[in-house]
Amino acid sequence: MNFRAAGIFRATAMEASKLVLRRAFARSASSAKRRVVILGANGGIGQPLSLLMKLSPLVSDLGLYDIVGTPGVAADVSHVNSRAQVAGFAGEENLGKCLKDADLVIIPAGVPRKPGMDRDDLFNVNAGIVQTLCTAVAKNCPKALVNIISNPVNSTVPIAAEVFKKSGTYDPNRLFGVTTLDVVRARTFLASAKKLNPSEVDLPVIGGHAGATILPLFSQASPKVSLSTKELDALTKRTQDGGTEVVKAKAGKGSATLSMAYAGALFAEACLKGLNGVNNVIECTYVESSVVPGLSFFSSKVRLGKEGVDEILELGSLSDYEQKGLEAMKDELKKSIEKGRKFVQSGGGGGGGKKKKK
Ligand SMILES: NC(=O)C1=CN([C@@H]2O[C@H](COP(=O)(O)OP(=O)(O)OC[C@H]3O[C@@H](n4cnc5c(N)ncnc54)[C@H](O)[C@@H]3O)[C@@H](O)[C@H]2O)C=CC1
Ligand SMILES: O=C([O-])CC(=O)C(=O)O
Repeated sequence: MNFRAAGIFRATAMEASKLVLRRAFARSASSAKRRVVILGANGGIGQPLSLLMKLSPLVSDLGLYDIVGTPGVAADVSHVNSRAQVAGFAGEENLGKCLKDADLVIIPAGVPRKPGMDRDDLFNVNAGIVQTLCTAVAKNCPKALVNIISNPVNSTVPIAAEVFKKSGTYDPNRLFGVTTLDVVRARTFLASAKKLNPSEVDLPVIGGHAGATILPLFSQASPKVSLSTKELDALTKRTQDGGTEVVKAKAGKGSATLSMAYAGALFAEACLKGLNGVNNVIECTYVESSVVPGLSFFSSKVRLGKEGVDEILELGSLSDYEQKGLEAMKDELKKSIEKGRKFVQSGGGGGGGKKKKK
């Protein structure tokens, strides 16, 4: 063998051994034991989300909880021939059992909007539900990562934080508001406007999860796009009103469930990859944050790791249009955060939610 051939052989052997190591790591990361629990598993989001988590190779145990109907959902989903073992738990008396040993708890429990309502109109019912469920999380699996889907996310995440503080279990790195659907929508709408492949488009969406607090950063889109002011305005508004578009189309039968289950599963898998030690897992999510002074919770790009939030990334440069959008959301977001905090600090509601007939 000449020197050149020997060099190529050595380089190829090194690449091959790196590949073997990477594959072995990916295998061990996906074979890690991970218990995921869904609270509100019988709902419009809960049912398809249960199916998607059952399909995830990252999940070894799936606990499904709702006030009613979960044995049926669990029996149904459990027949899918994938790795996760499924168990259903119904009724408050079984909540603790369901939560035991959870690595990740996903909460889509609570009422959805009807046409004409804002997300904040859900506060009176959902605040108490989130408080009750997070109290049980603090008691039964205080180290679990918690993904809050229940609206209004801008307030329910601060509610969860206050509940955990009261129980002495609060770790800001383990609490997340799920804003992935805003990113999913922004990608889809941009791809459709610019005739791109939606699965190859990416951009951050920052702020919160209601109307003007949702701010897509099209200036940071990949691939780079050039948008007229008219296009930018239309895409921004469509992303901000994406939830309302679905609420109107469903005409009284609830809000986004299927796209939300997809987005919830994407985010849950990102959290599990982080827990399993996969490098450089980055998602936008609403967390306790200091990236924008005066807003103690904010959604922006976060690196996920073995303990939850590993690093909150800088916002990067914003266009003038986006800077104005950021200024415009501040008051509303601040009020929603305060509303959530005060709800728990002033004694909260303690509501467990009404039983729903299915
Ligand atoms: N973060 C986001 O991007 C999104 C959030 N949402 C929100 O997700 C929530 C759920 O929406 P859907 O699934 O469509 O509603 P749904 O009414 O179909 O389902 C909610 C489920 O929660 C259950 N539930 C009520 N109280 C409970 C309690 N104390 N413990 C356990 N389960 C309880 C109900 O029995 C029901 O099965 C709503 O608040 C909605 O606004 C919806 C779409 C997107
Ligand atoms: O709009 C709603 O009420 C549900 C939601 O959060 C969304 O679809 O983004």
